[in-house]
Amino acid sequence: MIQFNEVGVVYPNGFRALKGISLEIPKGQFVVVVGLSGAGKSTLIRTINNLVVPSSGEVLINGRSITKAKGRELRAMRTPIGMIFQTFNLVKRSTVLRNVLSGRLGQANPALSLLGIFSEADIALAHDCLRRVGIPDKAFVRADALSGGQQQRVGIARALAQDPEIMLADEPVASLDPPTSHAVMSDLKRISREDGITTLVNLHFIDMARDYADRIIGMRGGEVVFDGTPAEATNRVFEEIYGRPIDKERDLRGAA
Ligand SMILES: Nc1ncnc2c1ncn2[C@@H]1O[C@H](COP(=O)(O)OP(=O)(O)OP(=O)(O)O)[C@@H](O)[C@H]1O
Repeated sequence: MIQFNEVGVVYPNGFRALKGISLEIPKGQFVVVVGLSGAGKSTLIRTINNLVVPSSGEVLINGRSITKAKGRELRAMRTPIGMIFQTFNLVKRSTVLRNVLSGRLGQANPALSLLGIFSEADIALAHDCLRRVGIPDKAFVRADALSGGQQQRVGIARALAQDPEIMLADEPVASLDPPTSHAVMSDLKRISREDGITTLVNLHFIDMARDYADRIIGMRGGEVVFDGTPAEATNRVFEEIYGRPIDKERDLRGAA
């Protein structure tokens, strides 16, 4: 369970990116956060692993404040939180397997992993993660030799190798074409379901939010302006979140 208690973020330039957000996200829920660019979606999900430190309020994970955690405790609380990025953030010249194994760094023996030595169990787990995202045959290929969709699958496998309780995905499909976007979202949803992983995904596209979310959170100007099911998120609701009419070209990514 993730709890946001009156979370506010003011960036050093004085910009108020989040204005007193309070939310409860139960274990295993697949949440899609929507809103225009600048609405505060990335800021919101980054407060969950304390990559962005709230200026007021706090985020609790299973009742413990990650906002107030420091040093070793903060590292331990981050270990079961996987993150997936728009631009994949892979080490391009490394193999796919090495990239996935980097997800084990939080749990592995620090001295050995610094030398690039992982246990048999970690290596077996990394192969299994690649199998689960449908690219078991790519383990020994260089990451930059893969297509965008395959690179994002490596990103998901790396997060999965952390054995996460929570996955945060910041615009995971923004760099992908529509069919690949749906394939990647399907993988993410299936894995979240199978493992009971609480997942928050920032998305720009309305149809994908409706297709995959258990719950949609709409943000505008650093505030939550909608919180409900996909069925409740009508076109009218989206127009309120976006502050403008829906534009098919910009806001829809085609049927699954
Ligand atoms: N480090 C920073 N310093 C100052 N302002 C920032 C910083 N990071 C983000 N912002 C501002 O905070 C607001 C919210 O940013 P955020 O990235 O959370 O929005 P977003 O909804 O995720 O948008 P996008 O879809 O473009 O990523 C934006 O107006 C942004 O310019």
